[in-house]
Amino acid sequence: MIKQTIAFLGAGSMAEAMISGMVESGNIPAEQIIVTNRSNQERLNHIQYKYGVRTVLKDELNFAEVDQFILAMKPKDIDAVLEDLKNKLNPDQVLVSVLAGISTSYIEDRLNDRQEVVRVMPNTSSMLRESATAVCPGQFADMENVEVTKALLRSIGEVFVIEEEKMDVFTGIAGSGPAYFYYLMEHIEETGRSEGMDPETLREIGAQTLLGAAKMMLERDESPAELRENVTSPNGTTAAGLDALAASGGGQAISEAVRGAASRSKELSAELEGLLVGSR
Ligand SMILES: NC(=O)C1=CN([C@@H]2O[C@H](COP(=O)(O)OP(=O)(O)OC[C@H]3O[C@@H](n4cnc5c(N)ncnc54)[C@H](O)[C@@H]3O)[C@@H](O)[C@H]2O)C=CC1
Ligand SMILES: O=C(O)[C@@H]1CCC=N1
Repeated sequence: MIKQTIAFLGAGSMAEAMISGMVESGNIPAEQIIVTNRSNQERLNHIQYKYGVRTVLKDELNFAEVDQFILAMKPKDIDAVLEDLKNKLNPDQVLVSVLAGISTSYIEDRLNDRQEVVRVMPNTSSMLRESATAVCPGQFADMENVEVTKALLRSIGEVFVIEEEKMDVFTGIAGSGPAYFYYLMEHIEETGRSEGMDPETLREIGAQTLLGAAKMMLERDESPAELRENVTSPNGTTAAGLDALAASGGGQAISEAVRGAASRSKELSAELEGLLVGSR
């Protein structure tokens, strides 16, 4: 059971997914989770009602009782948040950032000396405790505190400790990844509907197919290529489907999606540093 108290700074969709998974896991009591945002009291009421956590507007947070802060605002808001936090933090408090593209050093540089920072990248499947979450400790992070962060994140799925230079591509694969699979499903459903299938059954059929394939990849020793070959009978239906996919640039499209997201992750810090002028 996790004994530390954590405070979410930001109560958007990512924060809610993490809160939902953490509360559901039973690994941390809901009363040890405090959720804040700038001004949207209605949103806080909703979160408090739904998950039983404590909520306060950010200016009413009692800093002294918090062990780990989870930064869960948009990257564009980070400077204002760090400026506000800088003189309120004590040296033992940990900042856990879920922000895409923002490096640990970016955060450390804007705080007082040697503040503990841990950069993480979960995804919205945290809601069902099925996230693939990356963890990367900053240079001043105390390993005992990092273990608590990891335990917290294990309550929302699988945890992977990675080097910071891999964070952008990890974000392209797993942070943004669920959206690619949803996009795939949108197209599968659209096609099924246009062929007269019942939309509700289609959702179940498509999702079960995805789930089955995911489980095969996790639980069997074969590589994805071998698993694909096992589905593909010579001159059969799968071969025809895969040919059509390749002819439409399917493989390349997936690779470009990952690269596009990773490169946007790289851009985000540069934008905040003022190194990129006028992009997006
Ligand atoms: N949505 C996703 O799938 C994922 C998002 N992330 C990261 O999570 C962060 C949040 O993303 P979303 O939840 O999608 O955004 P969102 O726009 O839904 O939520 C942002 C929240 O931050 C709050 N906020 C802004 N300034 C604040 C401040 N000074 N103090 C307290 N709260 C403040 C806003 O009121 C809002 O509740 C982003 O940095 C994103 O890169 C990371 C992994 C996945
Ligand atoms: O779209 C975004 O920027 C965030 C980060 C990863 C997933 N969603």
